[in-house]
Amino acid sequence: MLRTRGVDVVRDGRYLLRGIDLTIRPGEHWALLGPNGAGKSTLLALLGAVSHPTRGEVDVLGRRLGRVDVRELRAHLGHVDPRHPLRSPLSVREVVLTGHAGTIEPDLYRKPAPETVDRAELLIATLGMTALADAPWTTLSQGERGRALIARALMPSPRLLLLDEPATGLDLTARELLLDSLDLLRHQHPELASVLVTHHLEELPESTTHALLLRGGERVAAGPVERVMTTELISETFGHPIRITRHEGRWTARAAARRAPER
Ligand SMILES: Nc1ncnc2c1ncn2[C@@H]1O[C@H](COP(=O)(O)OP(=O)(O)OP(=O)(O)O)[C@@H](O)[C@H]1O
Repeated sequence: MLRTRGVDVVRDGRYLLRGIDLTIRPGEHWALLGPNGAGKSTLLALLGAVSHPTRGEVDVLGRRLGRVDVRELRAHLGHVDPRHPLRSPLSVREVVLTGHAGTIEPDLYRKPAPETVDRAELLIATLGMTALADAPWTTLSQGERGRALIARALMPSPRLLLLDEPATGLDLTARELLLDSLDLLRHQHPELASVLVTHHLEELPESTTHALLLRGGERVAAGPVERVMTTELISETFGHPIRITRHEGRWTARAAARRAPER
């Protein structure tokens, strides 16, 4: 699905990413973790064919960036950006339908085909949004928008779903609904691969299979969660002693207890 080899991104003489090697296969669900400024969004922009590396190779769905029409490639990717720049008062259904052509605004001159509308309804239901299908976007809560944007990103049946901090700003219930929807989606589409960026381990769905830890633009570790989501590696990534626990498939992170001062 995705392969990067020796990827550097340099802007204004500064390395934002350095020597990144990563391979993502169908059915894998990656967490991209790291502190502020680690390079997570920079890497996600490469994986989503939104920008190019300064050096190294990026293959997205088997196509080498720099040699393909990125607009054509993007049509096969589902990209969920919580800063979706919608300005007009569309309904949830209309927003989800714009995912078919990957535009922000609907095509006023072309009515969507009945099967496209059916698919939108199905995805709206999968994300638990049927009761709000006619609600105007402007009145939705952030959590409802998040779920609608995932439905939108799934319209073109992407093989790869990229999620940039989808749970940021959500209250507890909204976050749990979102994570449940992601678990369900991954269960229903076993070939789908995904990459989810977050700072918070509590925001990782149970179905997460792999993690890439980034610090200062460099890879601290990458691989299956059992090997990578450890107290030691997460502490190294965030530059602070953090204790990781996993309970019923979900993770929590706490600063390691300070030692009582010796008397
Ligand atoms: N176009 C650019 N030119 C120069 N520096 C940039 C550019 N874009 C991002 N940066 C810098 O690159 C670093 C990595 O940014 P990036 O947004 O990828 O980090 P991040 O891990 O997503 O951070 P956050 O968790 O804060 O969202 C930051 O220090 C940022 O200021």
